[in-house]
Amino acid sequence: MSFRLQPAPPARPNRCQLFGPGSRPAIFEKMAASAADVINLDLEDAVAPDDKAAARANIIAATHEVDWGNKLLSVRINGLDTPWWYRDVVDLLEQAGPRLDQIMIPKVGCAADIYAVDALVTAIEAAKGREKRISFEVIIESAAGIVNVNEIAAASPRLQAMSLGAADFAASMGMATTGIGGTQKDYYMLHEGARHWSDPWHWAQAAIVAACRTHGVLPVDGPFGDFSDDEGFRAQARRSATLGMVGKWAIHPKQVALSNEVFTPSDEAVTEAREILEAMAAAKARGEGAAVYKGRLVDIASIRQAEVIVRQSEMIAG
Ligand SMILES: CC(C)(COP(=O)(O)OP(=O)(O)OC[C@H]1O[C@@H](n2cnc3c(N)ncnc32)[C@H](O)[C@@H]1OP(=O)(O)O)[C@@H](O)C(=O)NCCC(=O)NCCSC(=O)C[C@H](O)C(=O)O
Ligand SMILES: [Mg+2]
Repeated sequence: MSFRLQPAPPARPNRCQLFGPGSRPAIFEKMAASAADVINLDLEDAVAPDDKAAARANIIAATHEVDWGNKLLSVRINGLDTPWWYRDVVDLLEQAGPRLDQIMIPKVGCAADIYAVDALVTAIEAAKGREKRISFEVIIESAAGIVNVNEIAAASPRLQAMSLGAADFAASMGMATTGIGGTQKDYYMLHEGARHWSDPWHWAQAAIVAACRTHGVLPVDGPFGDFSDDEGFRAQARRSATLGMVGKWAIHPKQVALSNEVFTPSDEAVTEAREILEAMAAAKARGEGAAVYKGRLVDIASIRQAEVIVRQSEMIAG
């Protein structure tokens, strides 16, 4: 390890973030009753311009009236290039109940975007005597966001999570697709006449994971648009989990169970991780730094890999 230690991310489950428009209060109770770890009430792109004020009022009321249980309650504000974002922050911080946990800032392009929101939130928290410090999550969904992802991940101690927003990211990058996440039919290699599909989201996800892990932030995969395609969702989520992401958004309630399934370590994976830790403890007792487990090498790095899985499963179990 470098002399610069890697900070631990917040120790909370973040397997699924369920989204719902703030302009549709009829679904708030259903969202609260879901199995998602995080609830994202939206003021941004799922809400039409004429409905912004009503959506704000609905969300503020829901922070007082809905029983959100032990879920993390987050509200996505409008982007800093719009006329709505400051009013989102002012009204939420002045009027929302103490149940509000987090603000999601979309389309961040640089650390200064977070600095601006932090300054406003900090002033209102002090003026209003809010006891709970609001945390932030951000969406990387532009060319500037991915170029500046490292400075964004380091921008504020309030920052807890960072998501990839595949739809706006694709638009900002000029990608030739209208698909939101998942396999893109034209992104393939040709070998001896056979097509082998590749993953156009991979490099951006890897950059997000690296920035998040460097600064102790939770990396999260964003939306998968085709909610009729369960296997497509699973495949996307499994790739994200393999890369180090801790969870994924659900843009329809049926995606919650899929996301929880993928981002909860299986019993088999936890058993194997514990067995690796036992094998390494036995190797250490013999004065050795490596061992053979099921015919393959495990060493001191394997302890750290196995601990990731065990820690994740213990945190989810509570
Ligand atoms: C996608 C939806 C518009 C679908 O809604 P609906 O047509 O009502 O779906 P169903 O009829 O299949 O609903 C079945 C039951 O589930 C309830 N329901 C629907 N949606 C939700 C929800 N989000 N949470 C909880 N419950 C929900 C219905 O009321 C039905 O209940 P019942 O009648 O009792 O059986 C809708 O799901 C929706 O609005 N989803 C969220 C959309 C959203 O927030 N989008 C923003 C995030 S994605 C994004 O912004 C892109 C990103 O930024 C990027 O750039 O990549
Ligand atoms: Mg977006």
